Amino acid sequence: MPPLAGGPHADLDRRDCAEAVSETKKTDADVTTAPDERDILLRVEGLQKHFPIRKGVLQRQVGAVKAVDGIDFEVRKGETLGVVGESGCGKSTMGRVITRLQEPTGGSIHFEGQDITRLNAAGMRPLRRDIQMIFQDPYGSLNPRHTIGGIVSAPFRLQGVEPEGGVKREVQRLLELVGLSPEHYNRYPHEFSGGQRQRIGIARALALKPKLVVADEPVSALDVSIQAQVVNLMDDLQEELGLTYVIIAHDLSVVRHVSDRIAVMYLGKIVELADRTSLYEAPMHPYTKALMSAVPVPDPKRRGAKSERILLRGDVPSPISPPSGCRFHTRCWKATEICKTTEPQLVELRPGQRVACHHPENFADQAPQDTVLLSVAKEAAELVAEEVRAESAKTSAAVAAVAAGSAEETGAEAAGKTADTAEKPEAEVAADVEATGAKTGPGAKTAPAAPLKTGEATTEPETERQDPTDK
Ligand SMILES: Nc1ncnc2c1ncn2[C@@H]1O[C@H](COP(=O)(O)OP(=O)(O)OP(=O)(O)O)[C@@H](O)[C@H]1O
Repeated sequence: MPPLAGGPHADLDRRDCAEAVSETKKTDADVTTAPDERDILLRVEGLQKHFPIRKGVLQRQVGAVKAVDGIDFEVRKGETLGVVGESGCGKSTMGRVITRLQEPTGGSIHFEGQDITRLNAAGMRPLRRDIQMIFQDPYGSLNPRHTIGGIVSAPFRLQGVEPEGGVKREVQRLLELVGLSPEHYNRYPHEFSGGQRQRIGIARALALKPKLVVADEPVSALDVSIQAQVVNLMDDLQEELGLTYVIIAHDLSVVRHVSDRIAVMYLGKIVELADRTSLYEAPMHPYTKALMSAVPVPDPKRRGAKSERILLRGDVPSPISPPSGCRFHTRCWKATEICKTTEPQLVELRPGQRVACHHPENFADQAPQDTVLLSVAKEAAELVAEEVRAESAKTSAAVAAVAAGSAEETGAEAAGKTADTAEKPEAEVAADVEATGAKTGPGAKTAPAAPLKTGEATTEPETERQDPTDK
């Protein structure tokens, strides 16, 4: 680990550091009780991002990709909000819209109480200092023709900021802060490994001392052993600088250890939003349960034990014409008629735990009168054996070690061991946040494999529900 306390960066101009540090370590009580309005950094209400689909010579709009389709949440000062969901469910779009790299098509975004939903580029300019984004691809997001010094100093140039002591000194201090050598200033991205490049991306994001950092899959492109180091770095920097994070990931293996609260997205909607402990101990949405079952808990005592993993059948439906009612009903093993006809609202069923489900897990049925399972429910999921879970065990174990504070940063990766490979990324993703839509399409992550056997997957008895085909 880089020496975060003291050292050459100790004079870093820490924004309300003492206050912020105390904010960063949230207790369960902090995250389950309703926050004071002054503790809210970002508030999103009814947020929508629909991409129009146009056809013909006249380019008439014939439909829309409803990437984000009406979501509400708030981000509290100093917290880490994890956002998870399968590929294509709208996480990245949500991230780009809340940082205003893309225009929302509906709803509102308030940052520190200020409505920023419709601010134009000039209006957003001062806020670019406060809201930064870290991108998934450490290869594509750094301009291969620019030196590290040029890349990390770009935000200063764009904002017309002259740091005390000069740009070069500040950039070198930032490099040290993220565990790189100040001597890397004149080197090029291709000389660095993936983990080091992500550190460079983090240094760039932190240059203007932002309040909110939105990290879109910050470690998923990295080797498992490096993922833990980068997660650890982000965690340390949060404490050091009083940052607030929104961390986007396609599964729970990373965010489970670093988030105070977690929002689970499915097809443009938030289906569950809860503090980490509640989500892990008693997930309420069947989709959350399926996502969680895909992340093994490394425990030698349980080796050989049979535990359930829910594999959802089929892909996420198209966001162009999402299923009626509850969007998850076509893949849910608990779906009944009401799920098909009526959209469940995101409501707080337990303090700090909001869920949008008619038949939640670990809680009273919200539509007990509706007992007949849809035929699709019978084949919605299947249980698989423990061994299948091994594939993601490495990631989870590595990150868990970090969370437990036992991960030893070797420093080898951080201290400047440059990569041998000299391949250059083709993409020239903008090196600054002003370049909108840095990631223009969905990433190529794999969705959790789908499929399973009904009933067995659920923990609560399904006795009162009948399958119509059994009649
Ligand atoms: N610029 C765009 N134009 C049209 N459709 C888009 C655009 N960007 C994203 N989409 C669509 O919006 C939906 C959500 O994409 P998004 O990238 O936000 O999902 P995601 O959950 O982040 O997935 P991934 O993890 O694969 O990036 C997808 O169906 C995607 O194809």
